[in-house]
Amino acid sequence: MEAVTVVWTAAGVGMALVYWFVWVMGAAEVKGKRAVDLKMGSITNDKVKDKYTQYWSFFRRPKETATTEASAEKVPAFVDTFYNLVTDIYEWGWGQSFHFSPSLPGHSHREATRVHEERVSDLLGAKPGHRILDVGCGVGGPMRAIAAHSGSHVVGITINEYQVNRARAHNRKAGLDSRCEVVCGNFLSMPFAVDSFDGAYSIEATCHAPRLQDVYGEVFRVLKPGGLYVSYEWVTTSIYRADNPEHVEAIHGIERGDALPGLRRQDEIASMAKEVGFEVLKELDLALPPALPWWTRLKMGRLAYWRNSLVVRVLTVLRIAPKGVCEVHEMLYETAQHLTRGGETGIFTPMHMVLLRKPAAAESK
Ligand SMILES: C=C(CC[C@@H](C)[C@H]1CC[C@H]2C3=CC[C@H]4[C@H](C)[C@@H](O)CC[C@]4(C)[C@H]3CC[C@]12C)C(C)C
Ligand SMILES: C[S@@+](CC[C@H](N)C(=O)[O-])C[C@H]1O[C@@H](n2cnc3c(N)ncnc32)[C@H](O)[C@@H]1O
Repeated sequence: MEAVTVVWTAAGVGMALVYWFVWVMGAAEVKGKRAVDLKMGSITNDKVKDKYTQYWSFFRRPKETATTEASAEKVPAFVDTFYNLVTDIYEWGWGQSFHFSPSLPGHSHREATRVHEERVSDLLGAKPGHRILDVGCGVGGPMRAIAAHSGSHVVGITINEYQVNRARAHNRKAGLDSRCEVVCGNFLSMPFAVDSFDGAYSIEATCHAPRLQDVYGEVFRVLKPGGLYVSYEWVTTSIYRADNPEHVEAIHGIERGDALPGLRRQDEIASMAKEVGFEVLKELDLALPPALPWWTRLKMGRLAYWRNSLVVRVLTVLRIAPKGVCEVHEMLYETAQHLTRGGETGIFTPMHMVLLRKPAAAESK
């Protein structure tokens, strides 16, 4: 074979491989976005590395972040940076719902996700005519599932403007924009009137609040008297031992890689809810048997992670994805190991469910 032919053949094979990795394999989740569209939220390409470094130095010691008042105040801004960095990677590799669900044998991840979301809707008794609040709504996967399942009107709030735009675009595409609204704001001080919602929920979002009472207090304020609130909380369980270095390493890893100002203990949640005035109707760790492990979805993807790292690297070299994406992706990969360890050892659950009620006789503040 002539040298020219060899060069052209090699180039052709190379191009085909890039095409296969980026376009065919690049969309890890059927409904996720494509690898070629990976952006870092509203951060401009030249600022991605700096923002990532700032994020990392802030969340390196999560417990300190929660305990000093001055740094606790900065948490929402760093959480916003975090979601600029990870939102597209989450959508690409996980889908439009940014949470875990117990596995369901014989069912896809998407179905397990939907069941976990519809459970919220059923616990709230959401129905047509109800105005329901989604506290920390992400790009709106749960909001659309709950609006479709219950016929209710859902208003979501997220601190991240990039997510607001993504969520609104998804709502339009799903034909649910007349019943799904998205607002950019801080759930520690919400731009909603007193007694203005029939129900509220938060799925794996309030763990970003330095003090749970602050976000629960806000939900209490905007709920109508008698209104219900369901929350899926990230917590350490009674198996966690602060004197076990392996436990501490896993929990710190989860906190660092998920923008958390210190995980709370499972047994603290109900009393914090009562502190702001809620009645606690139910409390249950949805990860406990007979539920099947939520972390298998993370574990089973090792090959996918390897492929994704390669895709991200190729895209960065080709300057299709901004510099810094590889570091963020690597951080998420490590976080996945810590989450898996947390699940396997039983020291952590991302689905401690509480069902709360604002008393019917509660006074509006
Ligand atoms: C509730 C929160 C987020 C929970 C999960 C949705 C995300 C936690 C860790 C994320 C991921 C880890 C590994 C990524 C992988 C390396 C990449 O190739 C594809 C995306 C991941 C699977 C990514 C997806 C979302 C998570 C599972 C927190 C922030 C409170
Ligand atoms: C892990 S995501 C979960 C999103 C959504 N509940 C879901 O399950 O798909 C956490 C969400 O909480 C939001 N959030 C975190 N801190 C916030 C704050 N102080 N105010 C408003 N939203 C916040 C993030 O922007 C993000 O949308």
